[in-house]
Amino acid sequence: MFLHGTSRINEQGHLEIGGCDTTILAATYGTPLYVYDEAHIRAKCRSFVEAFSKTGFAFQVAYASKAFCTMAMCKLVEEEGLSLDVVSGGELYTALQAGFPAKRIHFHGNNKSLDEIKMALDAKIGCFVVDNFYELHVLADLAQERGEKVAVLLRVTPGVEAHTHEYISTGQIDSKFGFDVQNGQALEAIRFAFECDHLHLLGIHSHIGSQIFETDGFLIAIKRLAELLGEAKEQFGFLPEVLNVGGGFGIRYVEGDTPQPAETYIKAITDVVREELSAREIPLPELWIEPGRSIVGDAGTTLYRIGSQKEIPNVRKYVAVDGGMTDNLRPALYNAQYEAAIANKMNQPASEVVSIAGKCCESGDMLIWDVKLPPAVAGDILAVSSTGAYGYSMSNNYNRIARPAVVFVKDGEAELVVKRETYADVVSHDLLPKRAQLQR
Ligand SMILES: Cc1ncc(COP(=O)(O)O)c(C=O)c1O
Ligand SMILES: N[C@@H](CCCC[NH3+])C(=O)O
Repeated sequence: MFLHGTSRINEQGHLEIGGCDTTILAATYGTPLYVYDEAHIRAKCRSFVEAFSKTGFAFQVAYASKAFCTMAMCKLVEEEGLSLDVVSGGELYTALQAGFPAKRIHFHGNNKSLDEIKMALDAKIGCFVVDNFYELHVLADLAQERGEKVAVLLRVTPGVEAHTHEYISTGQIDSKFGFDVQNGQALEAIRFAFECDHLHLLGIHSHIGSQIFETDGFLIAIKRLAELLGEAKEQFGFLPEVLNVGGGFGIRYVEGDTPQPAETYIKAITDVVREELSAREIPLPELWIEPGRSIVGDAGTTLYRIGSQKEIPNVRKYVAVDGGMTDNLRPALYNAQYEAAIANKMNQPASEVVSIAGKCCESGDMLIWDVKLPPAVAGDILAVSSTGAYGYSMSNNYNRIARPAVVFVKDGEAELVVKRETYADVVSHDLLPKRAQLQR
């Protein structure tokens, strides 16, 4: 298993993260347990800010909270001076409860409800990233009713196929997101928003997909955005204050994944923005990005306790853990690959090839197929790395399994930031039908 951030093997031969022995974390907080390397998250936030600072651009780095949204994470992001991308009333509520400054919140979503829009207006968030004509009209009407001028970005679909899993690719023409550039909808939306007295059109946004390694997808998208902005300038004199090129920067899950440092992505992006907009005599706008996975992904490790094993001679050995698709849906959903190690046997040779099964009543509940590990026994702690993004945030209660706890670790100290769910939590929203109660 690749050791990210502050992870290391300690003198006992155990996996240590943030100065904490993971076997002690597992014993103290139980398993499964999401462990976040706080120093590593902060370093990732800073890497984007520092990369931008060298470019001369005015910028905002907005953490895409969908990757991992808890109050503690919002607080950390606030301390690092980033902005925040939210995509639902629940994420917005979490941020506000954490005291995140509303002015630095950007609200995404392809089907924001009226209640969510009103909640965001009441909170006076920084801007709405408007996804479609329906939302544009709802927002314009509400702004008029309230006598307000609401700041918006328009999410446009540049028609770029990012090299990633089709379920996490979003910039292609056949996408549920955004105003299409090629069929003229994006230009029409810009015209409407620019001319609307109750909307303040800041600029445009595009997000081409997630877990992207190459810079070329971003560059093609930016060229299309520049063409669109060129047309908007020519046709009705619109000049953007903001250009948001989204997130999607990849991370290393397994050997062979080749993410670039933040600086490489940011330099490539800023170079092409400068070139394309200057060619059209469009003054350089503030440049915004929205990284999620690349801020938290490889800072998270999930600890599981190994239980049963099943060996099918000449076929496969299954090693089962006390979690699975309820705490990490990505292998089942995207065939996502992960690396693992036995946290209490880090110095023992990885002499067996086994497959890691979850505990759900579902054959597809497999976390890793064919991973090399030292021989495992019940009670060993399995550590799966790079689970920090879209693990906890996509966790669920399938089979009525309670969600794990989350701890932040730093300088030898652990801080519980999300409590483990109890069975009482799992049934806390259930109501017994009244008829059944009467029959007692
Ligand atoms: C609009 C938008 N912004 C930002 C992100 C964050 O992406 P990532 O976590 O890959 O950086 C996503 C998710 O793909 C998204 O849909
Ligand atoms: N949830 C996805 C990415 C979706 C990103 C949001 N648009 C993943 O785990 O990779």
